[in-house]
Amino acid sequence: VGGTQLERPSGARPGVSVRRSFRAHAGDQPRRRPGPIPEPGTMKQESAAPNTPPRSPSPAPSAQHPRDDGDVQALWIFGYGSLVWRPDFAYSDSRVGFVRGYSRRFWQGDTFHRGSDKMPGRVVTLLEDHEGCTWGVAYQVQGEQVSEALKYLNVREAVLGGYDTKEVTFYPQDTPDQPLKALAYVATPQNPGYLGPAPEEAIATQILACRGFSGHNLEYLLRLADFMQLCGPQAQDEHLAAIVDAVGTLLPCFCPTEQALALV
Ligand SMILES: N[C@@H](CCC(=O)N[C@@H](CS)C(=O)NCC(=O)O)C(=O)O
Repeated sequence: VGGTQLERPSGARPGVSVRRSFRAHAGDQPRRRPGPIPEPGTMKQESAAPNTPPRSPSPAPSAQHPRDDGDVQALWIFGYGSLVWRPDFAYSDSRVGFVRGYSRRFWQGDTFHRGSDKMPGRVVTLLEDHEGCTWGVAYQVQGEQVSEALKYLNVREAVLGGYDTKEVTFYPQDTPDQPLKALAYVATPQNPGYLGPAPEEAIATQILACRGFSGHNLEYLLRLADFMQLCGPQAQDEHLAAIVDAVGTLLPCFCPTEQALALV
């Protein structure tokens, strides 16, 4: 994958042996293909304490800003899985931050992007969790970008992925006291692709074995882990970290021997 090597803030958690620092797509924000992960410089390291919104945060403005003719003029879209590194829609602004009340889980099956009908991969969804906090990226779309983004995401997320939309409150890392309403795509247990909970080792095994039209499921996992490292020590996702560690443990068993490689 071409592009610039992601820089890690000093003190970031050492990657597990399996981690390869996937190169992000390079690129600033040309009209059609925006750069997926905001430049590391925009992720100022706050204090080590987790960003906590103020006790009585100001009410977040609605996610959708309708125009006089009723069309939506501007919208924030929250990404917490592949949208973190590959939004693939044009946007005007982006913020790294988090949503509260949700935990990210690799509990959604995927038979298109990272898996197949015979070997469904595992991708993430949001689980309602009062104590939960999920880090990701919010993208602002404006004007004609709104309909283009929603049309594109409807196919990628809803039609192909089984996700539904949900309004969430997003806290930008740099301004957690100015929350934003955003649209998130969430795979609920009612969707046919939902796989639900499994031991992290089983999830790791499934991820190691699957690939789909968008690439290997392992790439999906490690790109998300890379993003979380970039967010700094205040951004923790124990579920994600446990799966990455399980992959690191399992990987030697998946590596063919030199002799086997010589035969290919
Ligand atoms: N809705 C989540 C998860 C989205 C996600 O990972 N969706 C899959 C669809 S099953 C996808 O778009 N995959 C594209 C890829 O794997 O590159 C997000 O906001 O990032």
